[in-house]
Amino acid sequence: MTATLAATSAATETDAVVRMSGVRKVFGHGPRAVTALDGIDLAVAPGEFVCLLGASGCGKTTVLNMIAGLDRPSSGDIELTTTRPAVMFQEAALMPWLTAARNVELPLRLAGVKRTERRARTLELLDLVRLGGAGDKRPHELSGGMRQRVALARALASALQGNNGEASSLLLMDEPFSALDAITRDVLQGELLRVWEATGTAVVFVTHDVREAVRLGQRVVLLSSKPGRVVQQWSVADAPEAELTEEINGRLREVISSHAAA
Ligand SMILES: Nc1ncnc2c1ncn2[C@@H]1O[C@H](COP(=O)(O)OP(=O)(O)OP(=O)(O)O)[C@@H](O)[C@H]1O
Repeated sequence: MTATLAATSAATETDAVVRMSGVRKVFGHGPRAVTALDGIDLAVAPGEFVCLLGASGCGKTTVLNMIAGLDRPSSGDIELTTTRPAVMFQEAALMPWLTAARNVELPLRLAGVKRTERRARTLELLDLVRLGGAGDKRPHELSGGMRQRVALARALASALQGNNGEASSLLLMDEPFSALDAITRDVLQGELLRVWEATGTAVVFVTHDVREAVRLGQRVVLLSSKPGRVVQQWSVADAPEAELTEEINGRLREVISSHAAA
């Protein structure tokens, strides 16, 4: 028997970096309105790694966009106690005319960090993502995996900015490895765990891949579709990976088929 958490949240009472309470999101108006999310309660603890899992269209990106402040809930509350969260997407979205180092440096420049400090910070971050020797390369000279490493370093530059690298930061990741080949994805998953441990940042990671969720997350949160709701959560540490993957896969299949039958 694996460890299932209550359907609300594992970090409800404590000092969450983000807390969503009764969040509802409706797109559009009248007969064409789509209720994407309904009654989402979710809290993420400082330094916690949470994977949001669900079928295509269940509202994972909508949750992330609202935490990032890119969109607003129709009702309910979202409280953040972090510096501004950084977002990393499926595509690296680097500035093609800037070198890797200048891409990483950009959020620091926009935040008004002094030149010497931002150069030093950029070198540290490029080393952290194992791109120490590639800072002067432009995005088209890098592989897909290397571009995502640059995007990770840039997101960390943004997330860790203003808190001296302490735990009150939040990184939001929207299927960042899904466009990569299986081997590169596997390597980058391992790298992300190393970087997460080294920085202590909290992570909310969106995926539709159960295996990826179980490998990366301390907690896996399963969303239903139309409307998106938290249907179940699992604590990963307490269960053997293979058993948990099978259990979550089964539950995901149930959720998808109940949606298809509705
Ligand atoms: N701007 C928008 N206008 C209208 N409907 C939207 C908008 N954004 C999202 N939706 C709808 O809200 C629902 C949730 O979308 P969302 O992109 O958050 O899902 P998702 O789980 O991230 O999907 P995927 O895994 O395919 O990326 C879907 O039904 C989608 O069509």
